Amino acid sequence: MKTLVVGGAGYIGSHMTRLLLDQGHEVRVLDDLSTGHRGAIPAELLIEGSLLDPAALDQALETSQADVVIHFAAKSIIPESLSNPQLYYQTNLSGTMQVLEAMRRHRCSRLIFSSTAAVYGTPEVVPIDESAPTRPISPYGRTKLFMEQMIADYAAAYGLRTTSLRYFNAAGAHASGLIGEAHEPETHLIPNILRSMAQGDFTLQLFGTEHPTADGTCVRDYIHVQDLVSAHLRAAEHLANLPAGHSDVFNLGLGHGYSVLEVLEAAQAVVGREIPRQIRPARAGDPPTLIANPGRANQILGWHCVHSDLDTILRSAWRWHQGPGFTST
Ligand SMILES: NC(=O)c1ccc[n+]([C@@H]2O[C@H](COP(=O)([O-])OP(=O)(O)OC[C@H]3O[C@@H](n4cnc5c(N)ncnc54)[C@H](O)[C@@H]3O)[C@@H](O)[C@H]2O)c1
Ligand SMILES: O=c1ccn([C@@H]2O[C@H](COP(=O)(O)OP(=O)(O)O[C@H]3O[C@H](CO)[C@H](O)[C@H](O)[C@H]3O)[C@@H](O)[C@H]2O)c(=O)[nH]1
Repeated sequence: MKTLVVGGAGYIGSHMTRLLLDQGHEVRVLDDLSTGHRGAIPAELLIEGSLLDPAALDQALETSQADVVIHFAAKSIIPESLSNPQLYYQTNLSGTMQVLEAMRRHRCSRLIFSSTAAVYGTPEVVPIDESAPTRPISPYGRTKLFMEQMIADYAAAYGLRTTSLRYFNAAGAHASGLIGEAHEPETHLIPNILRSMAQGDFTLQLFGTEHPTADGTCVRDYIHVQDLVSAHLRAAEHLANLPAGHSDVFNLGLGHGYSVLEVLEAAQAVVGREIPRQIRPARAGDPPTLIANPGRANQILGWHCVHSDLDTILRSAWRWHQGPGFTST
């Protein structure tokens, strides 16, 4: 395949880029490096620019001659979406519309899109399947739901073929130890725990111990980033055989959840030390429990998690956090 990875210098996008290269596909990356890293991908693949700039998108589609666009670029910090929704509606909604318009101009018809479990809001039933009500409780989740709907409308009207993948909690790092999660600020649980262990002077803030869960802390479905990106490859191949106008949605998760305290205990076992922690009030916009039913992706895409046991996730992330990180930003 000839592919364009939009947001390919970010955490998940850089693992996607690596997998595509390893499987012999052609890859170009469009990224403005706002939260991504130059050192996360081979330098010659990068087209530095914003998805808000039609000229940058034209250049990226022209250079790549892509038959598939994989779209990761977005703002994705839930608390920031509450304090600065403008940034989210602009980057996520306007940006996605620019991607769709550029695909129309260049007659590129296949799109794989990064959606999120945040579209479900606070679910009534877990595990969550794709037919569950979508009632997002943050501007971030609302932008992702609108993006899904915009993409499906474009597919139906303009003959695109599209797949929205609703990720649960991406975690872990590449087995090579060369790429991993490096956000600044870092808001995610597993990198924050491991950073506290690697740097020694960092206390983990534990948000909420009175949620309606078995131990009072939030339960999440952690999926290894390498399992996550392998589902994109399956989805891109699957779309090739579907008719113009087709759009679909799949949950990507393991189908099993761990509480924050269970993750802390497992991390202590991996690292062999106690984790400094401070109990804080619950974070706004945090649903108590999010667990995927990944059955649809298992059946239709023939995709299954192979790296997503918690120990493998934590060991791969720990290896990454002990290394030098990216040498350039
Ligand atoms: N990390 C998770 O657990 C998780 C869960 C659900 C969904 N997602 C979604 O997956 C996608 C990737 O997440 P991530 O954790 O890798 O995030 P990330 O911030 O590491 O990656 C996003 C990439 O997009 C780039 N980007 C942002 N704005 C851009 C713009 N205007 N023009 C060009 N490039 C731009 C950034 O520089 C970065 O390289 C996002 O869409 C996110 O909403 C992530
Ligand atoms: O330093 C921290 C970080 C997180 N947590 C807690 O750990 C759990 C997991 O939090 P993360 O920030 O790691 O993940 P989220 O479930 O909040 O967010 C993830 O899933 C969302 C979908 O619900 C979005 O898609 C988002 O982009 C993605 O990162 C939450 O209960 C959170 O309160 C802490 O206690 N301390």
